Order: sequence, then C-alpha cells, then structure tokens
Amino acid sequence: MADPATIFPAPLLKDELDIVIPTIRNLDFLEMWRPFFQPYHLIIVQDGDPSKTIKVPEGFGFELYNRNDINRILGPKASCISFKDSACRCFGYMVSKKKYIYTIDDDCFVAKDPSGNDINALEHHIKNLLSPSTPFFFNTLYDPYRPGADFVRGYPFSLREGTPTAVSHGLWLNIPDYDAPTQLVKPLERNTRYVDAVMTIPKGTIFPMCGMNLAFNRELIGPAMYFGLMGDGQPIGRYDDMWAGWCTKVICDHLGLGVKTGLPYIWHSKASNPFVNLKKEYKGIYWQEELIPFFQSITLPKDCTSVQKCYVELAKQVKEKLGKVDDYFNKLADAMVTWIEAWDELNPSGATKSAELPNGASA
Ligand SMILES: O=c1ccn([C@@H]2O[C@H](COP(=O)(O)OP(=O)(O)O[C@H]3O[C@@H](CO)[C@H](O)[C@H]3O)[C@@H](O)[C@H]2O)c(=O)[nH]1
Ligand SMILES: [Mn+2]
Repeated sequence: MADPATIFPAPLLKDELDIVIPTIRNLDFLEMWRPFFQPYHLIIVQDGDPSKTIKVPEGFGFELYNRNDINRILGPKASCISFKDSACRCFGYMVSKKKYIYTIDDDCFVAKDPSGNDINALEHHIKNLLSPSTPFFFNTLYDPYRPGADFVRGYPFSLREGTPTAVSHGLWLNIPDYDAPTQLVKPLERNTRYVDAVMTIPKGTIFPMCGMNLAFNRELIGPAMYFGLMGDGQPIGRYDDMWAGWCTKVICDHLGLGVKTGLPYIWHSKASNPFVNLKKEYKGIYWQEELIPFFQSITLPKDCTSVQKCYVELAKQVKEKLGKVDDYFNKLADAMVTWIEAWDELNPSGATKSAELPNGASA
C-alpha cells in the first residue's frame, strides 16, 4: 500500500508561510480558496471599526488583529500603520514569524488557466520564490528554471546560477489594476489575456508593485515591505503597494536579490469606485513624476548590508530629497524609521535567520 504522503505530498512550505489578508468585510471569499489555503495559517488584519466582527469560514487556522490590537502591540509606534487603507496589511508582515508571506485581497478569487484548470496561485508563488532570479542579464525565453525552458544561447554561464528570489508579483484576470483615470475612461475593460510567462525584473528597473496577489521571502526582504502612511488623516491613498514596491526594488538591486512578475493569475472581481479612488490617488498621480526619478537615482552605501540599514538610509534620502515636494514625505520618512524600530522590536535579530546573500550582505 503506497504511503499516503507520497500520494498526497504535504503542501509546499505548509509551516513556513503565512497568508496575510487586509479586510473590512467577512471572508467568504476563502471558501473558493479552501483547497489551496486551508493547510496554511492566516493573519487577518481587520481595518476600520474594530468593534465590527469579521466572520471567517470554519476550518481555517488564523490570528486576527484589529486597530485596538495594533495599538496595544505597538503602542505609540502604531502611528506608522495606516488606518482605513489596505496599507494596514503590512502589520501582518511584521507580526508573522514565518519565512514567507503571501498577501491577497478579499475580492480576489481562483482564476482558471487556458485549459480551464483552477490556478493554485499560492503554489505557483512558492515555486517562483524557491527558484532563482536573473536580474543581471535578461533571458529572452523568460524563466530559465521552469521545466521545458532554459538559458538561451549567449547567456553567460557565469550568471546561470542566478540569485535568491525575494519577491513574486502575480497578476490579475478580469478587473486589471488600473489607476482611477484609466478606470474612468475604460470602465468596461477586462483583462482576458493569460500570458504564460514569469520574468525577473532587471536590476536598475523599478515597477508598479500591486499588493493584491503578492508573495515574498520575509527573511530576505520583509523590513522593506512597509506600505507607508495612507488612508485616514493622510493626503494620499492607493499608493501603499507602489511605495513598498519602489523601496523594495532599489533594496533588492543593492543586495543582489531578485523580483519576479507574471504568473500566477488571480481573478479580481471588484473594481472599487473610480471616483472615490481618484480622490485617494490624485496627488500620487503627479507626485510620482518626481518620485520615480528619485528612486531611479538612488544609490545606497556599501556598508548598507542589511535590509534595515538600507531602509533607514532610504528614509534619510526621502527626507533630504522629497521633503521639498511635500511635507508629507517628511512624515513618511519618520514613519519609515518608526516601522523599522517596530519591526526590530517584534523581530529581535535572533528571531529570524539572517539570510546568506550573494554579496555577503545579510538581510
Ligand atoms: O479601507 C480599506 C479598504 C480596503 N481594505 C481591504 O484591502 C483590500 C483591497 O480593497 P479593494 O479591493 O476595495 O481595493 P482595490 O480598489 O481593488 O485596490 C486594491 O488593490 C491594490 C491597488 O491596486 C491595493 O491592494 C488596493 O488598493 C481588500 O482586501 C479590502 O478588504 C482595507 O483593509 N481597508
Ligand atoms: Mn480589489
């Protein structure tokens, strides 16, 4: 009689990964994900009114944090965690004790691939994270580590070992992640294009990271995944994941870590209200014309050998160079430092193994 474990191998990284969900509603969406998510531990970050009860379907192991919990755990440092914005999800990254994180929005469902099969997005993200990245030289046949693919002629053998993958950025069928102006002019546009590819975003290139369907190696890059000051009391919203993505990418480039984008897809079911979104994101739409050149010109000193050191240095440069764009960036720079202080308080250096990084740096 075959060993059941060989017929049904344990889900990949079952005890090394937390699923972080920011939410303002009951989590019925989990029913569709049950086959893929049930073996994993959930960290639910309840935004908005803490007195509201969030219903979680039976059979899921989870911990739930509302605003009262965040204030109790972080004390005055809770000021760095946004309120009334999906940016609150980064509190889940901070309290997790696992090596990997997958974060998903509660209006994202299981998509089907062109053959009509359900896509286990979590499993694909894990495979993306467990295989190397190629940030230093672009492979035109996309992911060379994927079965049935390889490095193409002319690809240097000295670079074929690749580099550790820190981030896996998934995409979305149905409602694409468009900004409000685009949503307003194209209200009926749906993404029906399934592109069967995963690629490493080259070193030196930043990208618009969406937090809807995102996985990362928390030990390699966790402290950089701060989703900023957004929502209640802030002049901007819906740039939480963008900010985290820009900071994360420049730090990954500095530390020789990889960021992948492409598969897996999820099915995004609800476009939030574009008029409401416009009010939240309009400042970001013109600020980003100055933010992008700032991130593209960032250089980090050689002695920034850990993510925390890189991040605090980044906060210093944000204050120096972006404080003149708007005073908001002075507050954001201070909040970035508070985030690192809170991270290190909840994750004393012994708690998470410092990862061996290609250039001898440590996360
Ligand atoms: O105040 C809030 C609002 C929402 N949430 C939770 O956050 C996610 C995303 O909410 P929603 O799906 O309404 O947001 P979108 O307009 O689709 O945009 C999301 O995608 C990214 C931007 O592209 C970013 O992640 C979001 O802005 C849901 O789980 C809500 O429950 C919240 O916690 N607080
Ligand atoms: Mn959504």
